[in-house]
Amino acid sequence: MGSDSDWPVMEAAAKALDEFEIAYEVDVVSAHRMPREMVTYGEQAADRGLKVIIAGAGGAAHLPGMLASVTPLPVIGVPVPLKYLDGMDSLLSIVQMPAGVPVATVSVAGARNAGLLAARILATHDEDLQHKMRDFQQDLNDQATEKGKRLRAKVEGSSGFGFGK
Ligand SMILES: Nc1c(C(=O)O)ncn1[C@@H]1O[C@H](COP(=O)(O)O)[C@@H](O)[C@H]1O
Repeated sequence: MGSDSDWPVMEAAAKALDEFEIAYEVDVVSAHRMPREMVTYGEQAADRGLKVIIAGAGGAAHLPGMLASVTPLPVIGVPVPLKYLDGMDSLLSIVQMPAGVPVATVSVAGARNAGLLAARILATHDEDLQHKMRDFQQDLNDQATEKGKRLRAKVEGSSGFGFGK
């Protein structure tokens, strides 16, 4: 991430990776404030064995795109909302990449989805992980079904009126 101040948002990506027991590292690598280190980090990432980079930054968020320009790895960008502009600035900075340099951009503050997307990318070459992802998706499905059931019971219970009555 561009700063340790991004951690409260980015922590959700780490938690998602924890849930899938995926090893990760966390670091501050700012394109603006430490450009040489950022280039070195990006250039060495694949050789160090990293498979996916999740890059979160706020404001003029150039970090994800700059990393994508120096690594062959997939880069997932997380727009971090700051005090002004509600993250629109970081969203647009990250999402509008020139052709040839892709960054998979998630929603503003969408760090959890960034972690889940990284898990899916890794799962393409890992059957166990793909299995876990299917279980996770089934859980989501069950939870949503349960919510619908509860809501129907509540509304139909209070109005005494519903289809099939
Ligand atoms: N967008 C970038 C980059 C970059 O893109 O290289 N480096 C830092 N930042 C962002 O500046 C914001 C404020 O940082 P501070 O809280 O350290 O002042 C953070 O959201 C960070 O990601």
